[in-house]
Parts: sequence; C-alpha cells; structure tokens
Amino acid sequence: MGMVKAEELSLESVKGKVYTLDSVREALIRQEDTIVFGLIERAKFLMNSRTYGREEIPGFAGSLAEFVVKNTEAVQAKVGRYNNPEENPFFPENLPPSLVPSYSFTQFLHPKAASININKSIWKIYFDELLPSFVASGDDGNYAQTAASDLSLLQAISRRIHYGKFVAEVKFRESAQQYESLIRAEDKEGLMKLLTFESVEETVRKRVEKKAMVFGQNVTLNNGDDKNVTYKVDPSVAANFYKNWIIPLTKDVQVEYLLHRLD
Ligand SMILES: C=C(O[C@@H]1C=C(C(=O)O)C=C[C@H]1O)C(=O)O
Repeated sequence: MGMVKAEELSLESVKGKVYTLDSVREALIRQEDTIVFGLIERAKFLMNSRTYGREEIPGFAGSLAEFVVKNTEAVQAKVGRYNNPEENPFFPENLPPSLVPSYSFTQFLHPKAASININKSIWKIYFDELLPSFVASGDDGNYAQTAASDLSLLQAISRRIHYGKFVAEVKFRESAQQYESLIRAEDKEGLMKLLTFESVEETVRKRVEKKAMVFGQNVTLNNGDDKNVTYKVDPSVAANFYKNWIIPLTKDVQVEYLLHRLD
C-alpha cells in the first residue's frame, strides 16, 4: 500500500510532464496554497524597513533583501533550479552555472519563452504595493527571517505569473488557427480577449479568499462561534492581490509569449 511500482516510476520519467489546460490549471490551484501560506508567513514579522533600505551591508550596493535574494539565487542556480523552464530568477545577470547533472525537462515551450522575465516589475509591485497592504508597521529586528520569507513568497508569485507561458502554449495548441491570425496581426487586444476566461478568474479570486480564511484562521478549541474567528492575513487582501496583480500579470505573460510564438 502506498508504494509506487518501479515500472510506473520509470514510465513517468520517460514520458516527462504532460501539459494540458486542466493540468496547468491544477498547477495554478496548487500554487495558490503556496502563495497564501507565503503571505501568512511574511505577516508573522513586522514591516522591518531596514530589510529594504540601502547601505545595511558593507560593500554591497543594494538592500539586505536584495543581498539575500541574489546570493540565494546563486546557490540555487548551482544546484539546478533554473534548468527548470518553470523558474525565472530575479537577478539573471551573472548567475553561476549548474553543477549538477541536468534533468531532462519536457521541452514544451517555444524557445523564445526563455527571454520572457517580468521579475523586475514583480519585484517593484511586491515592495511598493503588496507588502504595505498586509504587513503591520514596526520593527522587530528579524531582518534575515523577513528577507527569507520575502524570498520564498517572491519566488512563488514569480512562478505563478510566469506559468502564463505554459497556459498560453496550451491554449495556442488547442486553437492554433485563431491564435495565428491574431499573432500575425500583432493584435494584443484580440489575443488578450481570446485567452481571457472571466468565470475562471472569478473562481480563482473566490477560492483564494476562502483559502486565506481556511489556512489563516486563528484556531482555538473553544470557539464554536464563527463570529469570533480572526485571520492572520485579511482574506480580501489576498483576493485583491490576485485580482489586481497576479491575474493581470499572468495574462500579460501569456500575450507576450504568444506574440513571439511564430518567430
Ligand atoms: C490562467 C488562465 O488564463 C487567464 C488568467 C487567469 C488567471 O490568471 O487565473 C484565469 C483565467 C484566464 O482569464 C486560464 O485560463 O486558466
């Protein structure tokens, strides 16, 4: 019971990952969990502005957060994180090569996908818009822990948004003719319209709000009365972050990817 048969394992690794509209949507749903937990973990610390100010680290021009992200990305690059086409670094400049034998990831995307990286915008939105919307002001001295939780949340958000490349490829393959004429006409608005599913977006927003309620509620044994439930992160903040930033940026990545799909 619970054992994976050897032949199933080898078959899986030969076939590689299969991307369909259902499977990419499943992946996005699972990533919601990671993002919601990431918000909860970051909310454990106060704003800790010194994490984001310059000149905290002698000889380093950026912030403490930048220092942690750059150096962690370098370590993770050495062990192959960015061999996976689902991962995009925040500081791709001067990343060291991987030292480990590379896994053969399914070649599903058009080669141009590798040049799409909107992490500079994600970085700015994260610090300017997201953090102030849910983190309590003040300083508790946990700068390293704060930067570590920023890093994992930033990586989760970036992975979700860049997953748009896979969503777009699946949609393109399902309706190649329709997409091709819009791509040839460089019709960004037409592409945006064709790839948009309003009802799916609404479901995503509602589910994210519910996840923030379920995962983030302060649990006690004696409050049978739901009115007393409090949350670690305001569920509407999570839903609005999805509505205003994550979903639109995922769609921007899709449009960007499609524009180069026939290159
Ligand atoms: C990701 C998709 O594409 C669009 C973006 C969505 C999102 O970011 O959640 C949801 C629906 C679509 O408008 C999708 O169709 O699943």
